Amino acid sequence: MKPSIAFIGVGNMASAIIGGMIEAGYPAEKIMGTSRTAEKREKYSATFGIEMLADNNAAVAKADAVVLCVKPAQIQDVIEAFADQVRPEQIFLSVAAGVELAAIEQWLKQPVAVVRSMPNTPSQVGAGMSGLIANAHTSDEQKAWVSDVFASIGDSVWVDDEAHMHTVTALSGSAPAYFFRFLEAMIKSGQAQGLSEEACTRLASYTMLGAAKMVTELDEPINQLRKNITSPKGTTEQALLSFEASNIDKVVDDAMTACANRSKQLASQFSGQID
Ligand SMILES: NC(=O)C1=CN([C@@H]2O[C@H](COP(=O)(O)OP(=O)(O)OC[C@H]3O[C@@H](n4cnc5c(N)ncnc54)[C@H](OP(=O)(O)O)[C@@H]3O)[C@@H](O)[C@H]2O)C=CC1
Ligand SMILES: O=C(O)[C@@H]1CCC=N1
Repeated sequence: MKPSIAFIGVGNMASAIIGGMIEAGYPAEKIMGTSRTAEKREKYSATFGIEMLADNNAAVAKADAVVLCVKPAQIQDVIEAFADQVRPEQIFLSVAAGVELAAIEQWLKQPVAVVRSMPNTPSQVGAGMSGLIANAHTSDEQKAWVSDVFASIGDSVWVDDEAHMHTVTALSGSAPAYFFRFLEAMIKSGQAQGLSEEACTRLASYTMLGAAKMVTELDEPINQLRKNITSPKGTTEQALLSFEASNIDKVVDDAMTACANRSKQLASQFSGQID
């Protein structure tokens, strides 16, 4: 039997995961969500056919698994408000960026399974990628169940050192935004060359999808895939030379380092609260 799941704080990330799970066939009657705003409860209840509640405690009481989807700044208050009713067999999953397992365990006040995840919004279309790490109270069976949930919205990678979650955030959690930004720049340039926005969007976005599929489905190194397109003295070479002149490795490394550093800052902010 499928466990019942309560999503505490249904917004962008929770609705991406819920949408993916329902699309993959997870029964809507096994999913609950919470929000403090009546319009949002009506909206998500209508969109997904799930029960939406205003009361986090009521949702936690009815759930086998609780997915914490509020903003990092809100998560401590939210957990502490229901901690007294936590049952030992429940499992808690957090998606909050930068909030460490130790902090969540401390706020829950008892030994219970906790998994920290870093999902991303392509979960909404079944193409999510999530980094996962479990605490010592999480059984192999519970980890397998979590892997199954994340398989319904894409794929996942377990890490065994929590410090790696900062890198996961830079590589996949935040990364859809980099690709959107890159597409925005390509579309703008295509329009400047005279094509319609619609044509530019289709040409560039399907190309991004196709390139990603080649990397994930063909057993060829990425640099070889790149070389296969780059005819000597041809067109691609000129574009790549232009990237190199802008020091593309540094541009990307600076962005990823800034992302991971912000994740570290958030983590120290929250671990500061549990001294
Ligand atoms: N967006 C992304 O790409 C990713 C986000 N994350 C993480 O996901 C989490 C959520 O982010 P995101 O979905 O973007 O944020 P949103 O603001 O879209 O969603 C959070 C939701 O929580 C609800 N909420 C706030 N306080 C409470 C409360 N006390 N009880 C019940 N519901 C509450 C809010 O609704 P209301 O105010 O109506 O209650 C809101 O809709 C964050 O921790 C973020 O770090 C992780 C990976 C990727
Ligand atoms: O920007 C953020 O803080 C969240 C975490 C990863 C993606 N969005």
